[in-house]
Amino acid sequence: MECEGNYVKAGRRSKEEKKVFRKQLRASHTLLKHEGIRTTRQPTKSLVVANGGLGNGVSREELSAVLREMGAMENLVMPPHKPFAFVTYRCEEDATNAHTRLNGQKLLCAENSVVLYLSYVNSVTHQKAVAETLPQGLVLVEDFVSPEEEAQLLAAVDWSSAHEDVSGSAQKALKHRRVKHYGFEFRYDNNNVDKDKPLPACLPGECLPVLERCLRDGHINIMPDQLTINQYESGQGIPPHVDTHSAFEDTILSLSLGAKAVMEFRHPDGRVVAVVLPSRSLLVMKGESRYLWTHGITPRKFDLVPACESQSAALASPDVRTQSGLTLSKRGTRTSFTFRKIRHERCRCAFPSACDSQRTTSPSPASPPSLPCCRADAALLEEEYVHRVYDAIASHFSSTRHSPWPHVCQFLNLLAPGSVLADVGCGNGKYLGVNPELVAVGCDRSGALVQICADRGFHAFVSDALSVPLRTASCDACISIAVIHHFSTQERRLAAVRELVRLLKPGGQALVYVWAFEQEYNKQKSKYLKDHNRDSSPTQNSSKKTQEPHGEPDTQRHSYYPAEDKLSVHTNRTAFNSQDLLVPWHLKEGNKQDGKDSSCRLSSRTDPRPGCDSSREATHNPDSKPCSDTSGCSSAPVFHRYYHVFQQGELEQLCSQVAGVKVKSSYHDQGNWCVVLEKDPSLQMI
Ligand SMILES: O=C(O)CCC(=O)C(=O)O
Ligand SMILES: [Fe+2]
Ligand SMILES: [Zn+2]
Repeated sequence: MECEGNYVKAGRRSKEEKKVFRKQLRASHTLLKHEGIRTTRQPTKSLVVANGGLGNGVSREELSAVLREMGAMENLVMPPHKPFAFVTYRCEEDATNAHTRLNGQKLLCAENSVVLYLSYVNSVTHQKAVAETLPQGLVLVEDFVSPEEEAQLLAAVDWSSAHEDVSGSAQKALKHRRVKHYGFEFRYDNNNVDKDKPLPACLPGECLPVLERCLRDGHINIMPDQLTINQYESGQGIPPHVDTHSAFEDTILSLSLGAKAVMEFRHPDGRVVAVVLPSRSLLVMKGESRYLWTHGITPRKFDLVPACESQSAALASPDVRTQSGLTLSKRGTRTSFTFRKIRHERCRCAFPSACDSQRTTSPSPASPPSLPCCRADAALLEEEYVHRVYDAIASHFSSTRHSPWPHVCQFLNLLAPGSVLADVGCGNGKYLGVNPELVAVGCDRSGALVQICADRGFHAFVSDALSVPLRTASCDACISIAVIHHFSTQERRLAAVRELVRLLKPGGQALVYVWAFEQEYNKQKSKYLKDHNRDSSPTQNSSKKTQEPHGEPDTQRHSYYPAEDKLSVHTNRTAFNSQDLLVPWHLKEGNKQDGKDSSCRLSSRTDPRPGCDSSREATHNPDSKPCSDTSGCSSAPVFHRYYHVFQQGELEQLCSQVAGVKVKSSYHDQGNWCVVLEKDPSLQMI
């Protein structure tokens, strides 16, 4: 292999060339199918660079460095989150040069290494320039403090002392950042402040000049009396939340110091606006942006930001914009000073749907359902306690499901390029893009989740897992991740496996994950259980107590005890004591699917779903723990999902009842039982 710049040249054998050509063709097909991008064999000035996108972890600098070597570039468009980019050269010769020399070449970059496939295009069709505005009431003032003031403010924070330190402030190490409070402690257990228990430490004197400037400039008209300092290392963040209305007055100020980060604002109607917060800038949240939109910082090491730093709009939202100008920006350590004024009376804002002071419905759990006694009953139970719940929590659920599980990725990445994959119960589609060389299609019972997949550019449709409208033997592989445990009878679980097998071609494989009754396996507690311990014991790597649950004290967790034949409501992050149960999901404020739909569903219902026990979030997801930490969510409605958790051997036993398939392997993965099935290769396709 011969190295040139930071890409590596593959051999030039004609067999190799043929392979590259085949792969390039496949990439063109995928671009047409998934993105509507039509490529042409006829040389033009513009090329689409498959695998060279921000979505592949390729930065603008890395890609443009190699493209620039091929000729004079006119434009480079890198649509956010997409696995491709467009380059336009000044002349066709340069484009041809790039095509000849870069096609099939490996690009080594900091985050990834990818093989580029280039094809000519007649026009750069992904140029979406959607004008976008900041949420109403949000103001960003750049360069609000000088570099000297920044240094002074940062030096004023003493992180060395834990808990309530000598200066009388309160400090905590949370899962994704560390925090310090002055004036009043913000309590992450009840998402409020003890208004009659001020901290000995009031705001550090270094803040005064800054706050006086805020008063002078009219950003606030009363001095804040509470300060929360958050420090985020690269890769850390804060979950989306609305600062509790009843805790703080209208205006919230947040000063960004040290490094920039992107803060995402989400409206309940699904709009997302990402705002770049440069260091030394002041963010002012008032009105709608303070009361209705959630704000949060996604934990990651790179942000998508406008390539041109001076871009004043500071917007870097996913559905944006200034088409050509986004790039990846490495996160540094960001320290934010959030100044707030404690509220002493109930909130009377104009956003009752998000207001804990104005919440009129206090949902109380009624009688939980029983296990189904017949088929019709089972379908009804699932409709009520699975389908409707996922529809109602879809956007919040999706926001907690970002990291694909490594073993599932491994399965997907081992499939041959061009394999047809069906993800039955695909949720938000987090597996559909894992291996871009597959032809992946997903289906889910929840229309809201399928919509999220579609918004992400994936192929997905609404379907019940018991009857998937795909042809028999049409798939090389199927996955069913965390789906079959939602069927409430053995007969229906069996039917779900049968349906997966039906879709497989002879020799095709299916990967099935279900939640395990055994959350402790080989003396190892699953992450789901471990996370519970984290709440009540010191963390492994710190002497400080980690306490950032979004919930009430333990005493309130068991809100009711079911009668004998009733399904029990599981206490999150504890061992299971029954195989059939209801698992609470705490919907975060500001994450309702659709204000109209879910709120009327909540208020008109008399069933137990809107029980409000505010206990810890439930998930069997080994890598993400939703609702674990909010700094301001007001108490939110609780939905209950039905689960049948599988005992060891039960999944294999279930699969062995299906003809024409064998269990190739089975394993336990972070509190889940998993099998790989293989359809008998000798079966005829008809
Ligand atoms: O880091 C920030 O700017 C925001 C912090 C925040 O939202 C909070 O502590 O409530
Ligand atoms: Fe906040
Ligand atoms: Zn309010």
